[in-house]
Amino acid sequence: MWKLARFAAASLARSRRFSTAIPGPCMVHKRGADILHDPWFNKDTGFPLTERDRLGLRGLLPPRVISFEHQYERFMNSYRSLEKNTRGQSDKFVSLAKWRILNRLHDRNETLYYRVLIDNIKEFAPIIYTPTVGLVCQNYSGLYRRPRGMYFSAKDKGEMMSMIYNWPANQVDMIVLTDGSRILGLGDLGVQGIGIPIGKLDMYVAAAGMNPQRILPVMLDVGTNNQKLLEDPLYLGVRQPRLDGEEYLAVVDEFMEAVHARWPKAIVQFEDFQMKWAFETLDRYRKKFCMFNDDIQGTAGVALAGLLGTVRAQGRPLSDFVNQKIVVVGAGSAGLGVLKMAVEAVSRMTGCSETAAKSQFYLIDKNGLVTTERSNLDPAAVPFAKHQRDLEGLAEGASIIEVVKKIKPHVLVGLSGVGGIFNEEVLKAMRESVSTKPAIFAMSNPTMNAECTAIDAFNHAGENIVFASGSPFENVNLGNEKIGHVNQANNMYLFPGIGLGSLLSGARLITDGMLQEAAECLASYMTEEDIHKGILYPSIDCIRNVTAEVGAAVLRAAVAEGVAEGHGDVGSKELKHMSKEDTVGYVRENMWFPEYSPLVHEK
Ligand SMILES: NC(=O)C1=CN([C@@H]2O[C@H](COP(=O)(O)OP(=O)(O)OC[C@H]3O[C@@H](n4cnc5c(N)ncnc54)[C@H](O)[C@@H]3O)[C@@H](O)[C@H]2O)C=CC1
Ligand SMILES: CC(=O)C(=O)O
Ligand SMILES: [Mg+2]
Repeated sequence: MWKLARFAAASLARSRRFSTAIPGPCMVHKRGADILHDPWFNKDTGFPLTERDRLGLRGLLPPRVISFEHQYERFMNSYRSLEKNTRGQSDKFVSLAKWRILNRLHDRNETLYYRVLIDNIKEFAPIIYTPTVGLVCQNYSGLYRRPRGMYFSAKDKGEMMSMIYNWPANQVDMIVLTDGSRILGLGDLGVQGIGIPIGKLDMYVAAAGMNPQRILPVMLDVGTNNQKLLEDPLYLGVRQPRLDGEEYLAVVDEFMEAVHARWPKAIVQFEDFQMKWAFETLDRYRKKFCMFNDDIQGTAGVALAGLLGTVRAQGRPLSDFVNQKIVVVGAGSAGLGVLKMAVEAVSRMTGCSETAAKSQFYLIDKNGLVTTERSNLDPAAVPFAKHQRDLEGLAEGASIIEVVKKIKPHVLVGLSGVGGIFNEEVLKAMRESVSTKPAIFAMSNPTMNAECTAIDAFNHAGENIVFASGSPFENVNLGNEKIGHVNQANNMYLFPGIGLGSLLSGARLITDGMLQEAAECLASYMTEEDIHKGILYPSIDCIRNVTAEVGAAVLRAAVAEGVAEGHGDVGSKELKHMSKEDTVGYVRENMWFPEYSPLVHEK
């Protein structure tokens, strides 16, 4: 039975940076040097002498025992020295050097790695996640030293059911899966895309307290259409063009069946699949497995929370969302996911049909404004194509600048993957917006693919805008002690809570209702005071709190929708009887926190 008192005590201990409470023991099936080479159990010089005796480590380490606090300090000192020593070098060089030092710690001592990550999440997220993770993926074959996660390739057809048992952990809760076909805005990076599931799962541990022993990054290597990679002698993936059609689906089907056979309750997050497979696989598996597509569904929730925030920032009631004119640039998995969720929200608010709710939205892709005149339109974009009668004089294929000048939108959202397309002319045109506080969301990643920079947005579109980007930018100094706030509109605010809430509810499936509750929870997180300053999302420093709230909202929605089957000792009936506060407490209590546990050897 879940106990509030236990949670309160645990959270109090955690609020102190280094708790004195002794964590429960951890069973280990290894001895001696094998433990030192296993980053999960390794404590480096931190093994107490009694443990060194018990585990056959005596003599394998320098004699002095160093405390966790000192190990932590030592790492941070090395990190600060690296910062000092690389001053003046190119951004790329510095970012990769920082990633390397963190990655080496990750490979050596996971407890210390996750502790420094959690404590310094604002500083380290841009290294283990966007933007540096993009650079890492681009250079992955050269950077590769040790394997992490699992690789299933086109050549493993028929073998996956047995391969899945090669993974050493008995239990897996969370899998992030990619086929490397659309890595951030960087295109097809083949097997090198594995950096994304690794980075996303690091965020799961840091933000959601997922147990790192129970996570699994997976690469489905079905080939690549990136000619440069195919010709690169260092390239580590299968050197063949991507599988397509039924052949492709057969590989994904086999993988999903294998996962389900070994870990029936594992949640699978699909990440950075090219659009056609993103939609197809979501449709194919969402009624059968506990899975979601982060780029379609996670992004949509974060964007919707931001869009609702911009209504509040204008000093208008939320119900005014139904009158906001919104232009979305990018008709891919992310842009269409955002439109779908936003249209559903308008339809819910007004009680009108989704067809009527679409009138305020405009969709632009690489061929310009998307209208019903377009031939060969992707089926997923068809519902958002503008009818002739609603075009207000705009033509099929109208450019971004033509649309912005004509529509004068409240919000301009970029999910195109094209750096700089919100150019000076487009940003200046946003000054004519019908909104008192126009919003510009340059959501594409990594930084060089953002539709505009924060500085350009404030310089050209005016100081009263609300600005958000997918990768972090510094706040902008507007002079006269005024600050242009930069928000990070990134699905990292939701996917950890979606995963954790689904896990702790024991959800069979991830429903639209669960995703909607996640978005609404994030939308209501900010105070009016912050929102009026243009701050739409919480600081990443409090990401664990955000995730606890979002996770609880997802859990409660899973219960309400009848898909919660319970988790561990907590059955669905107990979940049902938890109050809102109890649910948040239950979620918090189940967040893993890195500290050294006494190791007990078991044969
Ligand atoms: N901030 C966040 O949380 C997230 C950001 N993204 C970013 O969104 C971007 C797009 O992702 P997906 O939709 O999955 O990609 P996608 O490849 O499925 O779609 C890209 C879309 O942009 C359009 N496009 C390309 N060039 C254009 C141009 N010059 N003008 C207008 N439209 C153009 C394409 O026609 C296509 O519709 C990526 O950079 C990705 O990193 C994706 C998910 C989450
Ligand atoms: C953030 C993310 O999921 C993307 O850029 O694809
Ligand atoms: Mg993604």
